[in-house]
Amino acid sequence: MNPPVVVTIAGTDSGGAAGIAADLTTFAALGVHGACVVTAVTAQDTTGVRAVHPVPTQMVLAQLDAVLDDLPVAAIKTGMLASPETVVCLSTRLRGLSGTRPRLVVDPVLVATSGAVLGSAEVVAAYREHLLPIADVVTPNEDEFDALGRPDLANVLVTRGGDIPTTNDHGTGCTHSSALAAYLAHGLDRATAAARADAFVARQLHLSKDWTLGRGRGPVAHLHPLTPGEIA
Ligand SMILES: Nc1ncnc2c1ncn2[C@@H]1O[C@H](COP(=O)(O)OP(=O)(O)OP(=O)(O)O)[C@@H](O)[C@H]1O
Ligand SMILES: Cc1ncc(CO)c(N)n1
Repeated sequence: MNPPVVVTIAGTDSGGAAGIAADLTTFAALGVHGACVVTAVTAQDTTGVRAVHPVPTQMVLAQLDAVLDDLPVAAIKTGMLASPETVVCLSTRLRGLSGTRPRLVVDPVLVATSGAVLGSAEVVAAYREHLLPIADVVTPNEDEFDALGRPDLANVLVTRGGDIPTTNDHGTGCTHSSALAAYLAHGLDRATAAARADAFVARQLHLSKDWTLGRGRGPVAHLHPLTPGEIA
């Protein structure tokens, strides 16, 4: 039987903790096929973001079209979108999809765990006007919720850390929103998918809590796949 297909539209993290690396490994762990649309390349490690190189919007759309024209996409997750043009054009493309629309999880990556600002005021405005209204679930952390102007929308699920004592939490937001998209692609309803995503992130944080990788906030563990019986 085919696995569900989930696409991440996000940036790379050279340190392998957040962004595309977190998304694809989470998809693999949760039994969905992951496709990826790269929006930006970041030079980043556990201590912070050194440089961001956005991918031109036309190239972002070309990647997305290649995936959507060929694969039966069940869910899409967006992460770092890097430019207001990308947010607007992506929203227009997704709004125009015919047939059964993939479930859409929007993780509005605006502030990294290190505190680095990953989205400008123009990006924030584009999210508010174009992308938030078409999302099934939006997963800002507290800082991003503030940056977005604390929108009073039913699809907004504010994420708030948790009680596992660890400094190895770089990539938790990406892992959480990817797990949510994977569970929605498996057919779970939003509340169940959100609860399973919380449990999955907690499991991964337990696995990495004693790691000493890097000089800053270390990576949350990736992979350690769940068995089919554990997934859904
Ligand atoms: N210390 C923790 N213990 C348990 N669960 C946690 C912890 N930290 C994060 N989580 C889980 O991960 C989810 C996302 O966490 P958080 O809101 O801190 O991400 P974030 O700030 O967007 O992360 P990042 O910017 O590193 O990607 C939370 O909703 C929660 O389920
Ligand atoms: C590429 C990328 N996406 C998302 C985050 C948020 O943690 C990050 N630090 N880097």
